[in-house]
Amino acid sequence: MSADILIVDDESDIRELVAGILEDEGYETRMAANSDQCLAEIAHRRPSLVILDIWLRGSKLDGIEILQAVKKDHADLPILMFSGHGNIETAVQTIKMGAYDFIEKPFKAERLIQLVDRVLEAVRLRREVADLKTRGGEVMTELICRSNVMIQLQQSIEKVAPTNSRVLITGPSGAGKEVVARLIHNRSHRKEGPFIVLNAATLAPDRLEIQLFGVEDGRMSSVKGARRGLLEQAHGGTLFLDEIADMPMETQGKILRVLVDQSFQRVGGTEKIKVDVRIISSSSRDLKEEMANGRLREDLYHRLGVVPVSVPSLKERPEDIGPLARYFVERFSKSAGLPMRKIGEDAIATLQASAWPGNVRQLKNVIEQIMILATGDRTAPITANMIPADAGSAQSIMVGQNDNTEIMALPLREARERFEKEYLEAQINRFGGNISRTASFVGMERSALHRKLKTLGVSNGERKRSPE
Ligand SMILES: Nc1ncnc2c1ncn2[C@@H]1O[C@H](COP(=O)(O)OP(=O)(O)OP(=O)(O)O)[C@@H](O)[C@H]1O
Repeated sequence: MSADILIVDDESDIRELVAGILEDEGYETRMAANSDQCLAEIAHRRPSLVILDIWLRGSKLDGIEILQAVKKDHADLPILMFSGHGNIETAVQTIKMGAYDFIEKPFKAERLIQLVDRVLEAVRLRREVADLKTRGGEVMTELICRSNVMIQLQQSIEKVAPTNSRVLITGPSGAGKEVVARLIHNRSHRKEGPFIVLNAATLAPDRLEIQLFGVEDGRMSSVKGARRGLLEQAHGGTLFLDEIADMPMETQGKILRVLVDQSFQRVGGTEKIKVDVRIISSSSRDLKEEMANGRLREDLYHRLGVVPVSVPSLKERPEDIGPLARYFVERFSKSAGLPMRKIGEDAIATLQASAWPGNVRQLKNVIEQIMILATGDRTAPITANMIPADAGSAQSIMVGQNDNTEIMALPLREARERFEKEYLEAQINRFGGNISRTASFVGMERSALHRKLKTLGVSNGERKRSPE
């Protein structure tokens, strides 16, 4: 998907000329002759870049005022200013006000192209850095794996990535569904565009719709100004809908409408906004069961799951534990500035003997703990005796053993909830009520663990708390 550039100039010749040059370079363009048209175009759909003339005859706002207005709502939207001979100083001022750069009229086509390429490259790099920061410096270019099932999955990713088809990824929590979604995006034609994640399980229904569709100015007392939703932010890229079965039915219906005609309305809005977004979704639930119980719309399931992909639990692919453990040791050493160390075969055999209910995420956390807690020679290989006896085990399975028959009598959803409750209570007790340490061990974000405990009805009062 090519970048979408909004050209704002009162002279139609200039608008046409700039659009022609940029379209020849493969960019998409839109045009506006004055401030009203410019702001309406941006509100309709945020462009990748705005090229804005300083002087605009017959316009309510001039270029500088438009720059100020746009920067208020879209601080990171790149803007290139056009300036005439007489107003270079003003153009320089606009950079201080947030414009990326300016180009003087008359301009050469090469200079325009060079500048536009440079701005868009800078935006892409900025996005990559932000992405890296949120992902702790991790860039996935391929799946770390050795098992046949994952090698086949990797091959499916290669095939499906360039097709633009929707993909529905299922598999247990922590198995790598988001990693698969990112890989599909990174190997698609949209890789220069954004990869945006929405986790339905973590948001209240009303927040979810505002997050997804955005909100019109003044329509919600708690939200000031119009806000772009994630669908708009993902324009030209991929939107990853995590835990789709956890979305309210009403939101599911709205998403279905977006899938049918790729357009939607902001919360409180009437205008139809069109976007070009690839949707990849995921769930760790049994979706057939969710549909049977009326918690997932069947029509949505079929629309989202054009290509179904399943990521198996780590227990089903113990061959991957070795390469994954080596990868995490290496990555942790690098990010912590520690000397590179190896992990012995005996240690890997020990790790392979565990059940890993938290899957790859849990393995990653255990490796980090081993690396942090390791004493003695920090360059020596990690050996089996350095691995905590309960690493990767399903503690709660033991805790719940006495109730096994009772659990077996429950439907899957309740059994899972019961299991999760006992598992988390046991882990919290084990870490003396320390939520941060529990979260780190079980492989969840601290805030997500809090929410989970609330959902499961494990109140703060029930837990013995210790300072975190
Ligand atoms: N094949 C892999 N190679 C390297 N890292 C992996 C792999 N699979 C998973 N991970 C790592 O494990 C962690 C969990 O993966 P991810 O978030 O993709 O799981 P998930 O299935 O989406 O989990 P959830 O359902 O809880 O959201 C991440 O830190 C991810 O980077």
